[in-house]
Amino acid sequence: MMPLNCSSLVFRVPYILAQTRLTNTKKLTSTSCVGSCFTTHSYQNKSFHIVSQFNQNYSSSPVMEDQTNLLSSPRPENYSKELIVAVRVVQMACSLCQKVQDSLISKTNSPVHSKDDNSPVTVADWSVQATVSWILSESFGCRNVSILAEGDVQRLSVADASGLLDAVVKLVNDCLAEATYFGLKGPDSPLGSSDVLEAISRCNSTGGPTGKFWALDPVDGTLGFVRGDQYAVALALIEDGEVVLGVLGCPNYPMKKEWLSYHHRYHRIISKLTPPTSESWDKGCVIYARKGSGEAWMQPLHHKNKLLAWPNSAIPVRVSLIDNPALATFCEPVDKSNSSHSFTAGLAHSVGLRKQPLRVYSMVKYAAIARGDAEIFMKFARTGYKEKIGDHAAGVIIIQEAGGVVTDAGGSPLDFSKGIFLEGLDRGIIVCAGAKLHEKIIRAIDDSWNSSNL
Ligand SMILES: Nc1ncnc2c1ncn2[C@@H]1O[C@H](COP(=O)(O)O)[C@@H](OP(=O)(O)O)[C@H]1O
Repeated sequence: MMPLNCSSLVFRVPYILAQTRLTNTKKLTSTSCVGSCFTTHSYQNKSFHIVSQFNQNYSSSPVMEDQTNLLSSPRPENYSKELIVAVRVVQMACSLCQKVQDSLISKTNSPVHSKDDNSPVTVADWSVQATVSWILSESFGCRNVSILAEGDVQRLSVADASGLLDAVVKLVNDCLAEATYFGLKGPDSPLGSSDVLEAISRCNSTGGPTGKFWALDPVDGTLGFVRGDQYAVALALIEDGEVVLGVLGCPNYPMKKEWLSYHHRYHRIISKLTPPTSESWDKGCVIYARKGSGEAWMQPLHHKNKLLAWPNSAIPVRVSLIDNPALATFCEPVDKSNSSHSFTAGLAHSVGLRKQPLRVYSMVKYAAIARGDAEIFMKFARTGYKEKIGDHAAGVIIIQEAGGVVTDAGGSPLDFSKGIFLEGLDRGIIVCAGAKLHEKIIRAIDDSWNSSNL
């Protein structure tokens, strides 16, 4: 087995126990609330009671009033307005990304460019960043919105990028023109290129331990995106170093979990061969959670030309109850340069995981665990690679609120207070549906590290 390069792998049980206790308490929370009403929603042939609540504070917001007064959550909330706007704008971003991915696949001539680190990046990245930035700024006021995102405005501003900038401006305007379908208000007239560049350049937060900022990964899993496979739009709100809400848009997540293990092209072929109404091939969801709610929710991807009526048939999601390693499914990155497959194979063997790993691009892996479609996600990046907070924040809060556990390979919580990167991260990232599986994996990592030091 490949030894781990961790500097310290102390078994940190107290944090995990505290997380589990918190989760158990959350399950018992009452759902009654003054001024709320129950509505019944159906999704995939199941009925759910959703508490809708009237909120008086939206009049100054560009969110359309008739839609935004309805909340799906049972208590008077912190961040409820932020959550609703975030979910809606992620829905918009997913729609934009689908358009770009479809054109990538059908024409293979969509502009694909390189970031400084040579990973492919598309116009979708910049367009999502501009769209999210514009909507958040309009919703909460420019001065109140700080966004941390990767898109580098310099690359778009240079003269030889004018074709690219035109493509981004068009996509952003097309997307914002549909804002009303998503319950948001778009601009009165189309944005010019300077407006779009300004919206992108506003995403210059560097994070840190104090204050409130949004962490955006416009297209997480770029490789999956350009290959026509899984990717995610990830948006989280971080306040004083703590993730307080997270939204993950997963446009290609199949509704039937079995399809997650297939390359997305099979899904496309099959969906062409079977009636479009067939539920089996339905795909696309947005998953979200708010800190301390003890709940994570999933709504289907919204299809344009219809009004998104909140809560858009949202249903609660919960992590799997499976704690027997032999029955558990573990996910890992597809790309072995992003995570050591040989190391996870060794770990999987030593903890008794028997199923083939489920290799999926992007933060869709977090969504899979939150939905109960898999139990474990392990990522062991090469020494020297620094994980970025935007690549994990939304997934982490969703998993925690859905009842799961997320730590580094040493059992410590991920620290979102240190800026752009997850500093002090003890090598790997471990995400588990339950504390028992988590404990086994952390112990196996610890043993592996100890034996490699003998
Ligand atoms: N060398 C590396 N090691 C580990 N992770 C990496 C990496 N290079 C990029 N990544 C991260 O892994 C993400 C892709 O995850 P996955 O492999 O699970 O699909 C990338 O997201 P982006 O593609 O959005 O940059 C990036 O955040």
